Amino acid sequence: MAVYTDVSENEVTAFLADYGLGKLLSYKGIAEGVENSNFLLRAEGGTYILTLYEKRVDRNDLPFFIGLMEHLAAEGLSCPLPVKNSHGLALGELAGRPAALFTFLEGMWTRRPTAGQAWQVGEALAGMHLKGQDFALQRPNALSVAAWRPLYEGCGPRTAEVEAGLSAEIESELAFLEANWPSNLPTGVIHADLFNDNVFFLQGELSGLIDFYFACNDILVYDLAICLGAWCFEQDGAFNITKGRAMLEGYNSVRSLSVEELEALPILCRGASMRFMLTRLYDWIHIPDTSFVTKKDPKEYLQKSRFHRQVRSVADYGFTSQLLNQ
Ligand SMILES: Nc1ncnc2c1ncn2[C@@H]1O[C@H](COP(=O)(O)OP(=O)(O)O)[C@@H](O)[C@H]1O
Ligand SMILES: N[C@@H](CCOP(=O)(O)O)C(=O)O
Repeated sequence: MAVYTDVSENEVTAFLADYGLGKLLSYKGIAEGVENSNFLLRAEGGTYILTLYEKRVDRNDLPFFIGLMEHLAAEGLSCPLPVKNSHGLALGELAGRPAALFTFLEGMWTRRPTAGQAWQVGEALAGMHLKGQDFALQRPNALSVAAWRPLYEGCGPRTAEVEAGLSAEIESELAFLEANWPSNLPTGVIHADLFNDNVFFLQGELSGLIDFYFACNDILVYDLAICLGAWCFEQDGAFNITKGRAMLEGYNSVRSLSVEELEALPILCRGASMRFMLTRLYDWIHIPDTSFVTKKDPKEYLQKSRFHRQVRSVADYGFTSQLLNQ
């Protein structure tokens, strides 16, 4: 669950007084999410999400995240809009934490997406990339290739507890990724964590994107690689080529993929697998079992990494050459 900080009714009432949204009617902790404390807040003026930023989010990054959501919403992307208080500020303080109020997004996330939903995710991701083009602030990706080795070293000898031989496998893959990571592909603002729990659907139609707290500037198709990993594998670990094709087509329908971007997809997918395997491995080792945070399985991304390592071309992701002629 993700309510790390308890807040009292008095504290929330005092915070809300600055917003001109009338009286507080109710507030309730939201169990989902892992990074921050989130509350569903009802006031006379409407229903909102109250977020308290916890220690894993760097305060210096908050203007980027909040500014990005304001920018994307103004460009027409369906995402939470930060609400400004009577001083014109979206960021305040509550219970000693930076805190902000966001518009409530209708919809639900799906555990078992269809190919049609994978298409919509590709389409929405490309839309976000185009809408992010004019965003003025910059935030380098703190979890890109240069960060992986230190993260791995921080896991230490307990890595072997996850699987025998895992350290050698990671070291060999890291060496490959560090030596071959592309440096000439188009960059821009990426979401960097567009997993199933961060995309809402209403009656099968994508209704919005949430959780921009890993957003940063990086290779645009790296974001697509993250989504192929998060959306196109089945529960048994098999890659679903129909969903892969749908996602690539959905993306390409909004932002045309170049030959260079398509050719780079296999290594970008390997990199995305390494990134999520390592952050999960780090948490697996460092977060105590007694903690109420649900730890995610690093092995899921080890299996995905192994799949991507035997991919020979983008055809294995469902790519067809017609994509280039659209
Ligand atoms: N604007 C929003 N509208 C509706 N629900 C939201 C909104 N923002 C967050 N939530 C709910 O809160 C949960 C956790 O939010 P998320 O941003 O993913 O947290 P974290 O950053 O801690 O992972 C989401 O799964 C969703 O249920
Ligand atoms: N998507 C990451 C973990 C981050 O979780 P979120 O709740 O902030 O989306 C993973 O699956 O490892």
